[in-house]
Amino acid sequence: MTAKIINGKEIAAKKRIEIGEEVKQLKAKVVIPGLAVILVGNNHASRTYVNIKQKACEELGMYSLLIEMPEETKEEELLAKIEELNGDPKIHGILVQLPLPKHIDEKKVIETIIPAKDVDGFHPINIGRMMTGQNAFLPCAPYGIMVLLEESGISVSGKNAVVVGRSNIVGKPIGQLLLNQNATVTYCHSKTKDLKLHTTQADILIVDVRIANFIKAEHIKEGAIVIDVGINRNEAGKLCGDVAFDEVSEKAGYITPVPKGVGPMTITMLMYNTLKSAKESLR
Ligand SMILES: Nc1nc2c(c(=O)[nH]1)N[C@@H](CN(C=O)c1ccc(C(=O)N[C@@H](CCC(=O)O)C(=O)O)cc1)CN2
Repeated sequence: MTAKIINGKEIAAKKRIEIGEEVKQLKAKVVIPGLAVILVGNNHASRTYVNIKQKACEELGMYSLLIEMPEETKEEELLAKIEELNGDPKIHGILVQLPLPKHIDEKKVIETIIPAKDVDGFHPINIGRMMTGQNAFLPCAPYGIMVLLEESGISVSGKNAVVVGRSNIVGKPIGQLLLNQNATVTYCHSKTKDLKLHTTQADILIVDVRIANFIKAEHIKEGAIVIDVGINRNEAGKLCGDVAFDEVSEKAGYITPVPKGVGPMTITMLMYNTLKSAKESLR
């Protein structure tokens, strides 16, 4: 079997046209969706992602504000900036790019963003609402994965979904979103005793471990749907995922590539969440 490629870039482009149309309609009501992105320090990858976010805002006609703070920024300075943005009516979404420098408490930072502007969906209030199936901002990468599955005509209900990785921003929430749609979910992580025992049972396998080529053909079931969230560089410095794409795509039913898989959908769902926040500000 050769897997169908789930093209995240194409699906993201389709979704962005829909978002762009809604932005135009909102502008007719004199509301321009506004996103503030805070970048602390000099992480090279973070700067790339922030630039992609700004470009996406521009393309969709949204207002974007980039706040750059030096590596040595004090935690209270960052919290004060967030408080200021919480009260700024031009800003509908606030995002602090992660990871943060070690001396800053990530949890405190996330909890300082008001839930109504938490377009990353990381605030405990939004996570609690997601878990209980209420209206919430959903974390962008997991939300993007759910849209990729839906747009590929894949029904989740009743399927065995295995999540490898348990980060707060991808692993834990994607398991919850799959459960919300009636999948049977198993979480695997660094202490899982026999990884292959679990992954070979997966109808849907989600991988976010940040180790290049970690999942091989022997880890998957014939025809499985494989979603690769990892972003790594291989020995040649080329961007690659956590899944050994060439061998796994010979056995899987569907697979996402890296790049052009989950990444573009992460940005698209951020735009969607910012639009949602702007719409909700009219209520
Ligand atoms: N506050 C947040 N911080 C981080 C998040 C997040 O959702 N919110 N997620 C990741 C990084 N991330 C978004 O910030 C992100 C990573 C990758 C991509 C992407 O489009 N990747 C491209 C390749 C880009 C490249 O050339 O490197 C792809 O996969 O095609 C988008 C967003 C950690 N931090």
